[in-house]
Amino acid sequence: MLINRPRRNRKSAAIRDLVQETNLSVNDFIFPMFVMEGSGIKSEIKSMPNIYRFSLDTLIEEIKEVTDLGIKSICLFPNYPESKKDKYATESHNPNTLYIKALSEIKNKFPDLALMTDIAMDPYSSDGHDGLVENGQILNDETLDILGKMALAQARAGADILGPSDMMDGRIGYIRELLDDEGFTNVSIMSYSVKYASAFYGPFRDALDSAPKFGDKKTYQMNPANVREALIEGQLDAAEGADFLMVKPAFSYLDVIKTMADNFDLPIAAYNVSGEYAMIKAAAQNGWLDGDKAMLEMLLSIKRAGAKIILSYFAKEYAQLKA
Ligand SMILES: NCC(=O)CCC(=O)O
Ligand SMILES: [Mg+2]
Repeated sequence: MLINRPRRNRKSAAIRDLVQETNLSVNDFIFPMFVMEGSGIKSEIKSMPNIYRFSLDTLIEEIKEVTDLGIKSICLFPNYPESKKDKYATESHNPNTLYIKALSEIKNKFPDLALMTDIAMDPYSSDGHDGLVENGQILNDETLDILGKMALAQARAGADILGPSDMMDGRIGYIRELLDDEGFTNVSIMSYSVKYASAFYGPFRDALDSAPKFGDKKTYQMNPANVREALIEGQLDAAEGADFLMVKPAFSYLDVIKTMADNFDLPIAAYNVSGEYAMIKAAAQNGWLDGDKAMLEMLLSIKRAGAKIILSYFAKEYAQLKA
């Protein structure tokens, strides 16, 4: 005789809802958005259907729309023309540059929004790398100086959360000290602590025109084969003052998210990257998957694995679905 019948807890929608262990909410999301120069522009990224690069004027309208849907956090990335890029990513800390102006205008117009930034050289680097390049090598400590200037420019513009995404060693401590010295003790840092050298960033590099001009990022981003190394990165960033630890990408790294959530008390964020978005979109456009259902399942699995926060290009569609 069968005493235990787990199916009893699945027998109706009401009971399934009662026993559901993981729930998504619009509060879990940070929506990544792209800004570019110009005006009146809303330009779709080919490999990311329904995701756009906006000029600042149209971006402000879009932020109004997403905040009206209940999204409370966004992360901004810039697309710069090749003519603005150089070896030292000089444009990244120019106080009059598009990105810094965009941050301060967004913060002025949406004071309650949690505004997250990106700190890395690649959108502004003529080498397309996240660090300063000398003789084909990515220099670590020399890069920190440039990241520090970016961090201060972004903090002055009113950013709430800085997002160092470059994987240079020691950057969290370096940036934290600079911020504190300048009185920005309240500005948070979400460290891209555990960022893998992944093929799933392809569409993002299209969005920014930021693919590396030579080689790959394997001397700074992590080897997809490794998980113990994630703990080392997490310990260093926690000790250096990070407020959040991020794992990136998310979907092929659910075990890494789980390991981080089990080992750290800081909130764990996961970046559901462009390639993960593009896979579902492409399959759905072909009629091979139900796009909404696949999206919800992917997002839920990231949360179930232990992510408290999800950076996702699906955030707006999720909010629309739940509205
Ligand atoms: N620093 C941010 C990213 O590299 C995002 C990658 C992606 O969405 O593929
Ligand atoms: Mg590190």
